[in-house]
Amino acid sequence: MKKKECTVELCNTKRPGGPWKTRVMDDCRILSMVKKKYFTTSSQVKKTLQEVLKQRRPQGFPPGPSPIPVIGNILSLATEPHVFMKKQSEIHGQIFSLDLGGYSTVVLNGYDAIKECLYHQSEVFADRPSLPLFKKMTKMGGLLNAKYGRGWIEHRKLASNSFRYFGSGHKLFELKISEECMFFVDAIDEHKGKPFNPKHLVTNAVSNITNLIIFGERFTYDDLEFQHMIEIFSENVELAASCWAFLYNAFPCIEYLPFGKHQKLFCNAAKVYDFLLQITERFSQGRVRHTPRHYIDAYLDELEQNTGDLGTTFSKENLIYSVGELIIAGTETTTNTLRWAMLYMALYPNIQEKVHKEIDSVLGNGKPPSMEDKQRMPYVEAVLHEVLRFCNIVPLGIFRATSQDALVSGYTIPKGTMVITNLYSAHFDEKYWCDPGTFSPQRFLDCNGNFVRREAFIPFSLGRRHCLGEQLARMEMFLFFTTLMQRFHLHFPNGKVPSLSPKLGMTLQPLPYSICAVRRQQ
Ligand code: HEM
Repeated sequence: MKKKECTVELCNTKRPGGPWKTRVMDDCRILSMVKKKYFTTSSQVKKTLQEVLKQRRPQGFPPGPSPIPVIGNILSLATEPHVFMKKQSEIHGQIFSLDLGGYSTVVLNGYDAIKECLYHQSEVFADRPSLPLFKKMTKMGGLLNAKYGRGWIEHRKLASNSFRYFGSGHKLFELKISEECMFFVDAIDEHKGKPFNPKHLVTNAVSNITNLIIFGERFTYDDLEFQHMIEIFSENVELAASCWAFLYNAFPCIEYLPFGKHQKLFCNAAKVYDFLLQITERFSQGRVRHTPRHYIDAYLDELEQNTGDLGTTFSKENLIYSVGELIIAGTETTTNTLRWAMLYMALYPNIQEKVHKEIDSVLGNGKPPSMEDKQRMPYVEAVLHEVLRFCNIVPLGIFRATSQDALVSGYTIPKGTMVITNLYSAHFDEKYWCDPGTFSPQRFLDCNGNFVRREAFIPFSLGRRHCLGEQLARMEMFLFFTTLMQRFHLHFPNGKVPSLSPKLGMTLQPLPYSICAVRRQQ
């Protein structure tokens, strides 16, 4: 008998006075249907039933689009998953679910739903999912991927203290960023107004700020080894959101397939790990106990102080994982924001002109910008905020999980469920933004030109696991962008506008583009 594909009938029925709920046919009916129609042997039936049952939504779970047997909704995420999810929320509601190859996943859409979960039930939504990919990459240790518990608390506290102590908590650190800004604009000047792709320069300059905190030193722009590490690490940020990554999570046995993008991901990760191990050892040389020079020293102090404590999560391995996470989280995001900002300045010369006017009026005779000037530059602030809103650097945040059973808007979400926060949907939420599809810095200004905060602006996410580097990122973006715009006029070569479509991954970055940076007369 010829086998046919087996499909599960999932019906959405509207409950009186309540939200959409999913009714799943009971197991016996599925069993007899599968048996009668498709299969002859009982082992085949059992296997299929297991797969079918794996795709069942738990009782009281939010509804969502029907999954394909076995792979669920994975294929729907192949192109612009954040846009797909926003569209699905218009059908199934702000809180809906997807089946990612057997992982029942809840997707939060719109500012209200995200705030309800991440802010009002901060602790409940503070975990990370135990996905095979994360387990393989960092064994759920480090900081960014750490499970919610002692490991996360210890690493987050140490990183926050180090950021304050070696970074944004110091006036001296601001001077170091300004110094890097000068290296950056001087390197741009070398192109003498001719077209160039700013990606590598921006990446090097931005990563150097995190490097100062982690290693106490910057790397020169011609350090090819460091550049290569960042390049393959950044490639992994892209690959981690590919269908291959989702397939690996659903079927970890594909690890043994000799092809597939997940192989590239593993290979890159191994190279990055080796490199970080090597430089971490190099930068820990000459360490004096209790006199930390940077994050690595501070970590090693903690590690030593906790020897003997069997429950401690400080370890040499977690040091490498956390160093890698801080480098990539700090580099990929701020770099992409600045690359989008440059692109939009060249795209909208009228906005660029206003930026130039404000910078000139506040900084007068070419004085380098400082954080004190920020308050007097509402237009620059509005532009950077609009870039973050419109370009959605981390469109789906970093996947969360429930740390305990949750009850939200009448739905029951069991402990350990993967949760995706569609930050893009909050930034394009019509309830909070007028004409969200238009790039308009004006929306962050009142009628007197003063900067106004917008509640639904959440590029750094919300709650307990919100971005650790927000303050540092804001400082970097302001100083790099203002220094750059103070010195240059940006335009596209021959006025040819590049594609505005993003390159997809965990972060959204512009496709490679060329730009001319012409020195301004001041
Ligand atoms: C424009 C720049 C940035 C954006 C848009 C951004 C955005 C985000 C987002 C959306 C998250 C996920 C939070 C969640 O789980 O809901 C996150 C987490 C994180 N970010 Fe950032 N980020 C930026 C810059 C930085 C910088 C400069 C650093 C540090 C050098 C950093 C370090 C981290 C870390 C360590 C986490 C994980 C926090 C945790 O799990 O407790 N980020 N960021």
